[in-house]
Amino acid sequence: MVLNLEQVSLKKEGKWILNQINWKINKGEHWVLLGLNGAGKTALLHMLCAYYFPTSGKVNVVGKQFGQDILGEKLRQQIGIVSSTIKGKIYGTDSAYQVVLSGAFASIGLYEEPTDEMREQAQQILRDLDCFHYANRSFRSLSQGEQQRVLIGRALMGNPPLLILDEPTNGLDFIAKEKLLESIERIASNGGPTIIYVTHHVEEILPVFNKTLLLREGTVFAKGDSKEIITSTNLSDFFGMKVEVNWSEERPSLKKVK
Ligand SMILES: Nc1ncnc2c1ncn2[C@@H]1O[C@H](COP(=O)(O)OP(=O)(O)OP(=O)(O)O)[C@@H](O)[C@H]1O
Repeated sequence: MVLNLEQVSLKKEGKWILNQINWKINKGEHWVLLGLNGAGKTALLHMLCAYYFPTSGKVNVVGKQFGQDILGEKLRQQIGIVSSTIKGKIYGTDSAYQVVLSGAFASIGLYEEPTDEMREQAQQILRDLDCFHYANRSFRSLSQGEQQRVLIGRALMGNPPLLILDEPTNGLDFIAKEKLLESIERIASNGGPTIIYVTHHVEEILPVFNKTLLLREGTVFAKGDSKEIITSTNLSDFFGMKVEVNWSEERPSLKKVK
């Protein structure tokens, strides 16, 4: 099991942000975590990375039970994460190659001498993600789409069993977005890590994301097979607005109806 949350609740400043969350992720599954602004997605991710501890309930991530096994740094080395918070911390003067390499230490910047093996892996990842031709350019000189690829590369160093992509297509134009989604699909279908893909865009649910969890106001509204969850009836209830879902070529699209 990659993840197991049992009756997990989280209270912050007197307010329940997450409520009685049950969520199991098995190896080989790829999940979309879908929720509107303020649903609790970020809080949930913070918890998976052991930045937050549950007020009640049990959290087990990549075989580590919170409160029992070693936590924090050690756990985070086993989770690849791409988020705007991490992006904001990267040193803009570091090259794409250095940023990817730093993932081996789960650090921002390189403070330790990478092994030859790490260097080889970083180069291979850069090739796989079509980033090799800008490997020596500074991170800050890259386009948004290129930066996201480099961050995914960084997250893949060390072969983590779990990869969390938190709204990775933010700020990307249509083409850059679709190309990034193609790469993500490749990572997911080539026996890569289990992926949790966080978004508020239904259109980004790729065929490889066979499972979806709908999070609303800190609670699980629905979860299960994406095809069964992403329906007009379910999403109309979920959004509190009448919408129509159309599945075409294994991908859903959404529109508001009267
Ligand atoms: N440390 C905190 N203290 C108090 N309230 C918090 C804290 N962190 C989050 N919240 C509140 O919990 C709710 C969920 O926030 P969260 O950032 O997890 O939502 P989200 O689903 O990630 O939203 P978005 O899509 O806008 O990023 C919000 O109402 C937020 O204001």
